[in-house]
Amino acid sequence: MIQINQLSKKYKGAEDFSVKELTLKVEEGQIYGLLGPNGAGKTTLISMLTSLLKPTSGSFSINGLNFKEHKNQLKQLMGIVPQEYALYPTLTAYENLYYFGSMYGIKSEILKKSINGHLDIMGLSKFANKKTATFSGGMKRRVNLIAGILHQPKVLFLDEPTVGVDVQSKNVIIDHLKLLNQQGTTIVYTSHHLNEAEIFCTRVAIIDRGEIVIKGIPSELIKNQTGANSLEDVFLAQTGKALRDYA
Ligand SMILES: Nc1ncnc2c1ncn2[C@@H]1O[C@H](COP(=O)(O)OP(=O)(O)OP(=O)(O)O)[C@@H](O)[C@H]1O
Repeated sequence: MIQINQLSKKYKGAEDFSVKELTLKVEEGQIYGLLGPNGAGKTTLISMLTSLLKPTSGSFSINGLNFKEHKNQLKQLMGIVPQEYALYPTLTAYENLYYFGSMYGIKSEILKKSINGHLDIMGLSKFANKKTATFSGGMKRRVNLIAGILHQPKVLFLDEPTVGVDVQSKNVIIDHLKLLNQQGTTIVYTSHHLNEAEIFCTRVAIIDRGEIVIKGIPSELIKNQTGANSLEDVFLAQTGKALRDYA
């Protein structure tokens, strides 16, 4: 279970908080979607939960492990799939994955099996020995995902795992995430694809200006929002239609 208590982040020199006293509980086994307009604070929140960014205040724990006292144990427990590709373009897909897997201390034989298994499920076996620089966006996203799950994390954080990919790649990614979830991985992911989140997520939280404006089971949020037929209707009703440009 993930327990987030009053978590806040104010970047150095910024006027406002990017995440403001956010409290949220994610139960084990859930697929939790963090949704929100550009600049809502989704990446900032995920970056704090994955120890990439230091909170200004507040706390969180994962499976009872406090973020300050159990950093190393938390690293073993969680998988991270960042928005930016974490791949080395001059290495092949296999070499990239072997490198990431080794960082988690996975034994060579187990790691080789795991890499080949994931490459197969993701339709990438025949490209295993090609440099990732030559890969399409969808292929890079799939390798990026495998890099974050080789150590079979109990909790997986993904920042827009299906951004900029075609429908085919998106389906393969979502199906693989569903399989991982069935095998016991709790998933927390951010997305701008509200149709995808409506079907994929067991729970969602809509975040705006660093705060949760509404959270719950997608079908119930739709039912309870007057005139809404989809999660997108709920999203627009809760966050408004104004553009959220920032620079
Ligand atoms: N390194 C940084 N320094 C200062 N401000 C930042 C930094 N990173 C993000 N911000 C600000 O924090 C706020 C939240 O940004 P964040 O990237 O977390 O939002 P987001 O919901 O992930 O947006 P998007 O959907 O566009 O990815 C924005 O106002 C952004 O300008």
